[in-house]
Formats: sequence, structure tokens, C-alpha cells
Amino acid sequence: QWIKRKKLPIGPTPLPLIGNLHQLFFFYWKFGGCVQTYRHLEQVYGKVFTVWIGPLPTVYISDYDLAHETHIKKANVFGARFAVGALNYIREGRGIVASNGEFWQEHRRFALTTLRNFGLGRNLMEEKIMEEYRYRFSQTGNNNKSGPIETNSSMFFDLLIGSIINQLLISERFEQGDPEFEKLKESLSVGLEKFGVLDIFLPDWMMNAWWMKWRMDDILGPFSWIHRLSQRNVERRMALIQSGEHVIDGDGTDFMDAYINKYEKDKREGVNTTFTLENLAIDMYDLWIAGQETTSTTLSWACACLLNHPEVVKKAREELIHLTGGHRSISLADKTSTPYLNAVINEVQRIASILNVNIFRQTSEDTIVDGQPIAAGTALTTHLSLIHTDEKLFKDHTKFIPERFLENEGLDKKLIPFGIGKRACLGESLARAELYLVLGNMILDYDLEPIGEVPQIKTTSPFGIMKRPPVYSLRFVPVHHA
Ligand code: HEM
Repeated sequence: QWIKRKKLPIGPTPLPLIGNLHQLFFFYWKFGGCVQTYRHLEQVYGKVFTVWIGPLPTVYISDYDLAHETHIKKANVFGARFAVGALNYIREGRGIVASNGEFWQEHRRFALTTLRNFGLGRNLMEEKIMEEYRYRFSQTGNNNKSGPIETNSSMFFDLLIGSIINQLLISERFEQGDPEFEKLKESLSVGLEKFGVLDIFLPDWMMNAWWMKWRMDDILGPFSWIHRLSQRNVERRMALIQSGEHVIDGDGTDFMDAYINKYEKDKREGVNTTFTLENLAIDMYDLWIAGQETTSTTLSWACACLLNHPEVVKKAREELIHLTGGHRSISLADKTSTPYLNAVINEVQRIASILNVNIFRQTSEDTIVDGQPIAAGTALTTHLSLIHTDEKLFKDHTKFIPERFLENEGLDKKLIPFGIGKRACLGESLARAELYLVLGNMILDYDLEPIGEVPQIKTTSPFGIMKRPPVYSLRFVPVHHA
């Protein structure tokens, strides 16, 4: 440890085996959350510091300029995923989130191109988002379709966003009460809830040890269920293709079609390929897990913020009515004409900061950051939440103030909820399209009313890997434009 520390940024003194865990737990208790704990460490040790999770040193960058200097300017040094422990469970170096090297490049490029193709030409992505938006609002609530809709925020947005990603992946929608969806959602929330920071870093030998089996079954079992569902979807599609009930027309209409086209082509040409059906199930598993909970949680945060700030809803709606005359929906082409709505979405993502840190990277060579050495192979991350609560950038950071993005040109560049650099979020453009279309049209079409107490703008999971908003119900009351 002593020798290793010489090649790492400073940080609290670690003990053998347990590293800084005792201090981390003490600070969690003292400060009441992970972000406050890491803010304290930043104040003591500076913008780059090391925390030992047991025997493993992990390095944190807590400043935007340093994150840019490392992840953008030296992208190759900071571009590999640190994929051990629970992150590598099921994936075993495959998929998009936890793979590296050529495999990662091929699968990331394929997924990006396929999702981008949905955005070109007839703009399938926008069509699918709007179709699901209209469907969900028309199906929820009472039978009076033009009356108010009463719902639970997280269930409503889970169904909406789950259906959009499912439409893009396999052309299927989830319905309320659908047992498969309920089980899928439960698996995801149970899995993410039980997942602790230590599990991310467990070495494979420890994960496989007999004395860890109960814990691994408990936290990873739900993820196995999601993986099996993904495998079943692949088997079902292949059976339909073989029976002639599903025909892939040209490029196909969803991700699975596009992948099967590539798989068949590689097979025909005798290429030694990683595009196998087994890997298709893993890619879909990754896209589903990464693409569902993230966006739907952000929308739940958005409504919590808007319920607390009716003046923001009013101002955003005025902008949208001025643009559309109240006669049509908002489309992605309107984005440059809606600066206030854009600022509202930015501020929601800043306040929510649903993922505190980038998924961990691994330095590929010895390097120096802010004058401090970092050895090759070190696990490192950018602390997104510390950047988003940096008072120098975001004054009065606990307050919801969309105007800050209008008053301070270029501030939006320093907002990085999708991560930064080579491994930044693959679904960023899809998520941005969903947030813009759903929030913009919802503000245009509905008044928001709380049912019961107005939810606090405060996370209910200060120690979790994902920051969740309070659970609350709300009412969407249709607005009739003159
Ligand atoms: C508001 C919604 C979302 C947020 C805040 C978000 C945030 C993030 C963050 C912080 C990362 C880690 C980046 C890094 O390590 O530098 C990430 C990675 C990723 N996200 Fe998202 N994400 C969102 C939506 C989506 C959607 C809709 C999809 C899929 C369609 C998606 C797919 C992925 C994938 C595949 C990765 C791994 C990328 C790689 O390793 O190359 N995300 N996301």
C-alpha cells in the first residue's frame, strides 16, 4: 500500500485490507450521504484524491476543467472501462457497458449507428417517442379521456420510457398491469437498491466464493432474470423469422432486426464475428438497463421540481404557446426556438444528477493529473455530482433556478449528466429527445397538481448508486388553449 500510494493522488490514510472503508462509513453517518462525504474529502485533499475501497485504490476527479483536460484531451488514457465485480457479472467482458477494446468499439459503433438511423429520414425515433407519449396519456387514469389523469409518477414514467426503449429494441409496448413488465421493473429496482459500492469492486474470486453465494444470489439474481428475458426475446424473434411470421424488410424496424441482419450477413460471408445471438441478448440487456431507469427517474425528478415551481411551468408554457399558437405539439426541430424549456431541462438534470459518478474507468498508462501521479491500471472516475454542485459554477446550487443557464452563456457545457469522454453515455441523444418531447409537450398540454404533499426536491437514496426522487402521486389536468 505504502509503495502504491506514491504513484497515486493524496487522500485519507488507508488501513491494511479495509483501506478507507471505516472513514467512509463514519463520514456517511456524519454528513448523511455520499455526495456530502466526497465534498468533504475534496475540501480536505483537493480536486483529485484517492479513496481506498478495501485493498483497491479508486481516484476521483471533482472539477470540470480537470475532467475535460483528462477525459477529452487525453481520451485514450482515460477511455477504458474498469470492469470487475458486479459490473462484469453476466457480461463477462461483452455488451457495451463493461466491454473494452475492439469488442467495445464494434458493439458501441453498431448500437450508435442503429439508433442514429432511427433518427434519420422519416425520423422513426421521434415518431415512436410521440406515439408512446400520446398513448400513455390517453390510457392512464379515468375513462374520461379529456379529464384529469391521476397517477404515481414513477410508475407512469417507467411505463412510458420502458415502452419507448422496448419499441426501439423489439417493437413492443408495455401495458399497465403487464406481469412481465412488473417483474422486469421489480428486478431492476431490487437489483439497484441492494447493490452497494463494495459490490462494484469485488474481485471475481470473491464473487464466486461459496461464502459469498447468498449475497451474490440476492443482489445479482434480479439481473439474471432480466438477462433471461432478453435471451427469450431473441429466441422468440428467431422462431418467428424461421416460421415466416416475421420478415425483416430492408434494414428492419427495430434494433433486434438490424442486429440479426448483421449476424446473418457475417455468417453468410464466413466472417469471424462477435455479432452472435448470445451477444445480442447481452447488448439488449445493457441498452435496456441503461436506457430505462435513467430517463424515467429523470422525468420523476422533473415533475417534483415543476410541482414546487409553478412559475417555471407558466413561463415555459408561455414560450411554447408563443411558438406553436397552442395548435400543435412540440417537435425536436423546435429546440433552437425554446431556450427557456432547454434551460428547465438542464436545471432538472443538474439538480437530479441521478448518477453521482461516471461508471469507473481504468487508466491505460502512467499519467499526471493536477500535478499528481496516477499509475497505469488505476480505477478512476469523474464525480459528476460534485461538479454539478460546485458553487463556483452553480451558485446557490441547492436551488432550482433554470435562469442560470440563460444568464451564463456556455454553462450548459459544464453540465455533464451523461458523463464525459470516450465512454460517455451512448443513449444521450435518445434520452435528450425523450426529455425534450415528453417534458415540452407535457407542459404544453397539462397543468400539474400534487396529490397530497408536494414532494420535496431531495433524494430518498443518499447512499445508493442512483439518486432517486421521493415517491409521489400527481394529477395531470388538460389545458385547453384558446
Ligand atoms: C437521462 C438519461 C440518462 C443518463 C443521465 C445517462 C447517464 C449515463 C452515464 C453517466 C454513463 C457513464 C458514462 C461514462 O462512464 O463516462 C452512461 C453510460 C451508458 N449509457 Fe446512459 N444515461 C441515460 C440514458 C441512456 C439511454 C436512454 C441509453 C440507451 C439507449 C443509455 C445507454 C448507455 C450505455 C450503453 C452506456 C455505456 C457506454 C459505454 O460504456 O460505452 N443511457 N449513461
